[in-house]
Amino acid sequence: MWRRVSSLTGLLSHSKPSLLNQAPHRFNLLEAFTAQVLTRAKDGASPTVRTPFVAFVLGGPGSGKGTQCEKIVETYGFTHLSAGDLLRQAISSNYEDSAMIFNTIKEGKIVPSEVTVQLIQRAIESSSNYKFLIDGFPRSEENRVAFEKIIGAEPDVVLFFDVPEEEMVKRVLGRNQGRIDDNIDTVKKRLEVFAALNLPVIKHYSELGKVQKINAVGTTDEIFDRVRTVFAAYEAKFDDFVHIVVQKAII
Ligand SMILES: Nc1ncnc2c1ncn2[C@@H]1O[C@H](COP(=O)(O)OP(=O)(O)O)[C@@H](O)[C@H]1O
Ligand SMILES: O=c1ccn([C@@H]2O[C@H](COP(=O)(O)OP(=O)(O)O)[C@@H](O)[C@H]2O)c(=O)[nH]1
Ligand SMILES: [Mg+2]
Repeated sequence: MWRRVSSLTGLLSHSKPSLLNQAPHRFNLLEAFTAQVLTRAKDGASPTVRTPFVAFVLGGPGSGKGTQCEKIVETYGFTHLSAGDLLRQAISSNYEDSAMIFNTIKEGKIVPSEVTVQLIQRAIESSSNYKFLIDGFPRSEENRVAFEKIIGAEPDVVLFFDVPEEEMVKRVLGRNQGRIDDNIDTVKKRLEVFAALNLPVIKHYSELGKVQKINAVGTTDEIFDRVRTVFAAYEAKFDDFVHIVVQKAII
């Protein structure tokens, strides 16, 4: 569960006014969510708030993250936020850091956290959904810490698509989407970066019991069947509500 939900509960019940003094971006996100998801039952019962559900989707380049995310969206109604897609859109929309992002992707390196987290944050804030797949992020411990600090949330689950390197290389070189990083030299660098910087993130969340490792070799449908099996244990949480206690002011 997102920490910011419990923060939100505190905020609405006026029990933790100091929250207002915390990171302004976190408060902005709370405010955005409150406006969108706070509902009052018709019978006058206490208001409820949707509990946001976040899945990080990790795996090496070409492990099938994007492919499986499309299927998860169709079946479970998640909003898919691919960090790589957000960065590529930023390049093509002449975002202020376009050149830096372009060169970093071309080199197979990782874009500074503040840039990527800001793009993810904006995408979350502009969505009316409360179920998010964050694909290809966090790619490093620095990314992870920045996300948790700025967004004020941890993921509910981390899907890790596990594929041998040779298979990942084959898939990336066959992807044919005209990407600047889908060539053998950059793929080798991306695999090194994945092992050095992304695996520690997976290790961190494994220690918290949040990682679901999925054998991602096989047909797309076979792999999606494995995803379904994993999601069966989480489905009840996808549409969680939290009841908010709003205290009456004492005059
Ligand atoms: N299970 C699979 N078997 C073979 N090829 C796959 C499989 N899943 C995806 N692909 C293909 O491999 C390439 C990389 O998949 P993609 O979903 O873009 O991976 P990622 O987002 O992890 O880089 C794409 O061309 C995709 O069509
Ligand atoms: O959080 C992220 C996600 C992606 N990238 C960059 O974008 C590239 C492509 O990422 P994407 O997730 O699209 O690649 P995939 O793993 O899906 O092939 C990566 O190699 C990185 O250079 C990044 O810097 N930070
Ligand atoms: Mg992808």
